[in-house]
Amino acid sequence: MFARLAILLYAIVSYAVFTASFLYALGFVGNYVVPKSIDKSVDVGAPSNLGEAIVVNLLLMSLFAIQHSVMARPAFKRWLAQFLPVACQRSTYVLLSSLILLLLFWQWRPIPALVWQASGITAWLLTGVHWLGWLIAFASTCMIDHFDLFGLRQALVALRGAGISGQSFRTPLLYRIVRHPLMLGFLLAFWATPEMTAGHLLFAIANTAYILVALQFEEQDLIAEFGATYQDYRRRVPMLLPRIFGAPR
Ligand SMILES: C[S@@+](CC[C@H](N)C(=O)[O-])C[C@H]1O[C@@H](n2cnc3c(N)ncnc32)[C@H](O)[C@@H]1O
Repeated sequence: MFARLAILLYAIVSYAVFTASFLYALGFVGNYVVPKSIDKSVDVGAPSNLGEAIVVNLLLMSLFAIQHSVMARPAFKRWLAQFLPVACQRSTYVLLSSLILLLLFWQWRPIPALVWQASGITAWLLTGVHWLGWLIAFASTCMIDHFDLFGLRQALVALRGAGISGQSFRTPLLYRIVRHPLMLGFLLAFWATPEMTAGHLLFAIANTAYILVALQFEEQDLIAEFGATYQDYRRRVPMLLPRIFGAPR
């Protein structure tokens, strides 16, 4: 019983760190409230040079991408299960991802050169799409299973002494329009900004590339797990762009 309570406590702490990193991400990407954001540095020393800024930022994003994708693979999870109870695997994944994100926010080097600046109604529209993106991302986690995605369900199931079942395949609401609404939400939040700097553009391009690659791996795993059901879903529902935008990918 003590071990199960410890797992639950660990899951709650991981979820709290995730919540902090997600809330900070809102401020970081949109340049709201937080002391250090994508375009705003708190450094008092000399600003880093362009080459250093690009290298450091790419390294930070690569660290997140590698951890996030390697730890999500079934083979890695099987290997990890030798050392870590299945009930706290997802929380560990969430905790590490969140800590790396916080590291990224802390060590990010702004590159302030302006790429575009919108004003008036265009600026309002872009800000609206930006917030719509975050809303879609959060709502999507609730549509497939928010507490499963962030490791709390597994810890609660373990507390009851029950076995942890695998994820179930779901296609509610937004998942009938595109196969990856959570990622679509992130893309909208990253790209829609009234003021695009070179640093923000680097962030948006690198994360878009990562999302496109990561989704290939995720879909391979989903096909391996759900077989014909997922293949059929893939044929019927576009990947990221709703059909009104054209070809079903
Ligand atoms: C961070 S979520 C992203 C989900 C999806 N790629 C999206 O953008 O909305 C990744 C987890 O969701 C799971 N997943 C993806 N599509 C799913 C679906 N339709 N039903 C249930 N789980 C799904 C994946 O197996 C993976 O464990």
